[in-house]
Amino acid sequence: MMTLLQVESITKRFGGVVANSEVSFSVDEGQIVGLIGPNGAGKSTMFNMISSIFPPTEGSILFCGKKIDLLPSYKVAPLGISRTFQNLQVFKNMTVIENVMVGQHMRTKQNLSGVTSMLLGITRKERKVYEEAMDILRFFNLESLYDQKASSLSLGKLRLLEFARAYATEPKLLLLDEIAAGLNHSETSEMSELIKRVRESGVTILVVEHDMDLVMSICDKLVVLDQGMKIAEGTPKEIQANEAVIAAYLGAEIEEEVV
Ligand SMILES: Nc1ncnc2c1ncn2[C@@H]1O[C@H](COP(=O)(O)OP(=O)(O)OP(=O)(O)O)[C@@H](O)[C@H]1O
Repeated sequence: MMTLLQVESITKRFGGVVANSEVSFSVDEGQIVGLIGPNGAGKSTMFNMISSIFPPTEGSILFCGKKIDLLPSYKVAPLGISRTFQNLQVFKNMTVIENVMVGQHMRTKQNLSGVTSMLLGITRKERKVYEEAMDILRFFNLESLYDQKASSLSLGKLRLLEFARAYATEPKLLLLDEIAAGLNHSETSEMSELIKRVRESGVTILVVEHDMDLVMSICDKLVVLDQGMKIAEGTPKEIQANEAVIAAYLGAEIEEEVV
């Protein structure tokens, strides 16, 4: 299987704080990989480096064999990496379908005044973009909300829209940052089904997630960080039985669930 993402001995320092220390792991094409660990373990920092928000202090990140860690993010996105944000980056004053069109625009370079005129159905090309956006909304079960302002959506629907917007860029690799945070049980199961369907559509997925039921049920492989270091890597089954992971993270998570 082809390696899509290769993280090689990445260290990130913020002044005296070592957020990541010599972390290495890889993601193969078609996999769902989970990056887990306690608060402050360095998960978001790793995501930010993979999406080129800032560069690592040391080490390399390769995507499809190409070194990307020193590229600006506007050059990384067109290579096929897209992400969602924990604090949601949807445009609240746009409608649901317009948000998806913004995602498509990143790929098609259809200009944004085009997005507005396309709503009026002006050209065939624009009509096609609109229909594709509707297909994406259907895929994410958001089609009935297509003309609603994003500001009127519940948190659960906003998380779906954030996911749909990132998917609309047609990435090879999709980074999902705590996509299930704040969701109830049924919304979390819907999210987990969607993540699997997105993988089936040919997208490789890397998730940062605290919901262990979700992570254990969807991931092929887990990479565990603690205090900036990788302390384990393996299948969900291997990780659940790993003493170091239980001591650093899973033990505390289980206690939290019991309380
Ligand atoms: N911009 C920054 N400047 C200084 N320190 C930072 C910065 N970003 C992160 N850190 C520090 O790096 C460490 C790792 O943080 P990071 O946010 O990557 O952890 P995390 O695993 O994502 O945590 P959480 O689960 O709480 O989101 C922490 O000690 C954090 O305080």
